[in-house]
Amino acid sequence: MVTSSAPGKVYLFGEHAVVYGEPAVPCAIERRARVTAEQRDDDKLRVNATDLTLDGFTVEYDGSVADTPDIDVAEPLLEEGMGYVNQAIEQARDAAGAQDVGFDVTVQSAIPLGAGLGSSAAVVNAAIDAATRELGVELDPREIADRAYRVEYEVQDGQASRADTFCSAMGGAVRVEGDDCRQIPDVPNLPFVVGYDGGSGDTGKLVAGVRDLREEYGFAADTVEAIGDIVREGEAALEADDLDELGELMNFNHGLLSALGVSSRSLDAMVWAAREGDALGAKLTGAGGGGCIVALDPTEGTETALRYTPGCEATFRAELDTDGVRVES
Ligand SMILES: Nc1ncnc2c1ncn2[C@@H]1O[C@H](COP(=O)(O)OP(=O)(O)O)[C@@H](O)[C@H]1O
Ligand SMILES: C[C@@](O)(CCOP(=O)(O)O)CC(=O)O
Repeated sequence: MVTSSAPGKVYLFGEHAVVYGEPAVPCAIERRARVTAEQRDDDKLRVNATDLTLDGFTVEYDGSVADTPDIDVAEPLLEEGMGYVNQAIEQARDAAGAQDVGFDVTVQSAIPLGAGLGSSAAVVNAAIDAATRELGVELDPREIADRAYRVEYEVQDGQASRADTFCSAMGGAVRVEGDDCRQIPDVPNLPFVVGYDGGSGDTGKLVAGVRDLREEYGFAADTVEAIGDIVREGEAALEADDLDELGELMNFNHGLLSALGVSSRSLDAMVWAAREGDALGAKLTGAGGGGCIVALDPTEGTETALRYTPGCEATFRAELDTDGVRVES
């Protein structure tokens, strides 16, 4: 039996635009998904994912994919929910050259689902690592990231960048531009504060919405390119340890994401509360539509402001996690 974990992330800059080849800078945070894999003596897969919620259902999925699972949820919803774990196990089987092995898999995660903190990438990375180690194979984190990307690509119908999976596999702050993925060395202490509205967004739909806008309007395509410019400026600010400028650029990035239609009333409310709480800057993180914002604030101001914001369900400080995917036991 092996347990591995991998971190979630916030986007300092560049979500959505990264899907179209612009650079992005996601940062791993100290909130992890833990996956335990134990080889079975048959070829079945049993997944216990008690945190999994699907459109309002709380699902304890504890059945073989080959049989009818022991829950009252429509098959497509279940497929959608379990797709990441099933495909991660497929990748582990492929990496170990062991197509017929079965597993008991348990998923536990401190990362809210579908909220822009990269829960799926963390679950997939940890699952690939745990299942391959259980089979006696130790993969390089870059290979885990690559296999996890293939899973995201598949499950999200070809609409995925390498940003989430690479960041979660490697840890720290990273830069992703197309297939070019790098760790950013010597990042300053980034005082991240997260606000969570308790909801989630549909990544596939939101990405498709931006794609449609980009195809319809030249100025939407320009907006995506402008996000790329913000990221490039942001990288220079990061190198210069200039937190004030990072904050200003985060504000700008949020405005452009909002223009692309991926913000929401509650995300905007939290962004404004953070700014009024004296954050250096604030923006939505991830796909948007609902879920989380990230602010930069070394003081208590943002957390206090968010605690009094209707629509903000939780707020917490998020430390940069320099560890990526790792074995726990
Ligand atoms: N704790 C978990 N257990 C099982 N599956 C999970 C868990 N957390 C996330 N997932 C999978 O990841 C999906 C959410 O990923 P995604 O839509 O990419 O959002 P995000 O990456 O922003 O959290 C869930 O619908 C589920 O399939
Ligand atoms: C919108 C996007 O740029 C980020 C999605 O992040 P998340 O799954 O919401 O954490 C999509 C992608 O990069 O694959």
